[in-house]
Amino acid sequence: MPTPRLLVLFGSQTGTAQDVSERLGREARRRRLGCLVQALDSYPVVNLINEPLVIFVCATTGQGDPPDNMKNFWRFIFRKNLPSTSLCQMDFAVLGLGDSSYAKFNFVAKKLHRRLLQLGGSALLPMCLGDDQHELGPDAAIDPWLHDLWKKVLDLHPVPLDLGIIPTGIPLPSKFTLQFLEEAPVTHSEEQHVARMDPQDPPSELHPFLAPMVSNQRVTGPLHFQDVRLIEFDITGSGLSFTAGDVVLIQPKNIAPHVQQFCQLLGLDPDQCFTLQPREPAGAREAAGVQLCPRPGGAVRVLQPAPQDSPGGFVRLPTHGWSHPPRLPVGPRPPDPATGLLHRLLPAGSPLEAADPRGCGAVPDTPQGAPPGPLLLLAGVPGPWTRKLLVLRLPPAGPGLLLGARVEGAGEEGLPDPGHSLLPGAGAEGVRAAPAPGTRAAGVGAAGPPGCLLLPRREEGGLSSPDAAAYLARLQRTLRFQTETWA
Ligand SMILES: Cc1cc2nc3c(=O)[nH]c(=O)nc-3n(C[C@H](O)[C@H](O)[C@H](O)COP(=O)(O)O)c2cc1C
Repeated sequence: MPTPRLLVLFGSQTGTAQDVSERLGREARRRRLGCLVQALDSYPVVNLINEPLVIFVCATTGQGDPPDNMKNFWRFIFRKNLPSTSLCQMDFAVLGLGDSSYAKFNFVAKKLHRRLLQLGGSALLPMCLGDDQHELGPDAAIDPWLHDLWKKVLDLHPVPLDLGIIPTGIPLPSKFTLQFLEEAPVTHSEEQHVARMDPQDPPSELHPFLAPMVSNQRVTGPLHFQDVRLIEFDITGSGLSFTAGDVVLIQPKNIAPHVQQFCQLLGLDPDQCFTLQPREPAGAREAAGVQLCPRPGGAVRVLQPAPQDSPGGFVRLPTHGWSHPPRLPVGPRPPDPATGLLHRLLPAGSPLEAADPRGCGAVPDTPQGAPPGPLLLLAGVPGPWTRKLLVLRLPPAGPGLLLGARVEGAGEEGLPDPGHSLLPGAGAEGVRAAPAPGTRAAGVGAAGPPGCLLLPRREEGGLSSPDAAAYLARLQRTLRFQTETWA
């Protein structure tokens, strides 16, 4: 067993930090270092005090927020009562992933680096700040940093001379052991398995609900390059319920012709059973659910809709079509009928999405947690749903402000006026509505990532830059400014 153990802990919202961490794991194995790669919240944080060598790979999400899979760790590590010597045995390095067009560039990595130093950890090298904005992407910073990192690590923990580094091009030892079984183990078919379920049990990963597909419809225009689909499943009798913002986990399965082709290519017998065991505990997640043979039937396995998005596996529920509760619609927001394009800035399930006039027609009172009152809307491409929200949500005389990257024509279709102002973001030529007199407009920023979308500007609000930044921070603190965006 190689020594010492290098621990790579990641916080990742959309998978990039996880990919980088897995790359670190592979590179460590080439250097004969034992390595464990884990999400920060899956690691028992109290054990950190015994770790000699830890690389933290952390993305920043939201407006300078930690990704969901490191939120518990984040709360723990910033506890005030942690002694300043807690991590004095630890050598560490922090690799951040971020985007310099956001106001809080790589905020999580920077804050974590400072905190680890406060707790007595020794930094092996300055932190790495990966930047999406670099023309070569985050790798421009990561590649040279990794080069320095391995040098430092190997100076501290040299590879035994007789072993040497495994050169690139030579495959690494497999992470799994594969064993063919003489006889097929006794298992229940999927249908029998589901039939044995207590009908009171909510669907789960072990007891999924088999939902027949009732429609599969292309929602992008016929000439559009993306084939985006709205798929409906019949969930009658499942006991499932869902609401705006929920996501659903669907277990897809291989289709028979693909399985046959795969078996032919690899010379496998599709009826032969085998076990696949991870060699190291970290591989356990990847081993789960390996299954070669297709199963009969046209149903998908639908699990309980989950309240949180998580990398991989989950699909957001669109909000349109909710007038038919036993049907579970899975897909994107409806595309703009004129262009066939999907609106990308605001995700399905956002409060604005619920305002889709073709949907159930109900509009949430306010964005999540916000007190009632004036509302500021940001929309990359305002569409009918945004307009509907404006019409239904805004008080007749209250100030409201819609900012968008492209808002030409957004003043049409009966927006309540006066008192509701439409202001352009960058690229919004030809905007028709001007701010109504007396509207307290925060100002307009450049269109782009949400952080820079709404930095109140001197030109619009008469504020100095620090005052404008403080104004925005105050809006966020009091939940008066919330964003839900897709990159
Ligand atoms: C919704 C959203 C919010 C983001 N917020 C920030 C931010 O505040 N600061 C920053 O430096 N990068 C921000 N980013 C950029 C991400 O940190 C960057 O794309 C990173 O590579 C994502 O890593 P992940 O896939 O592991 O989550 C944001 C990205 C998205 C999609």
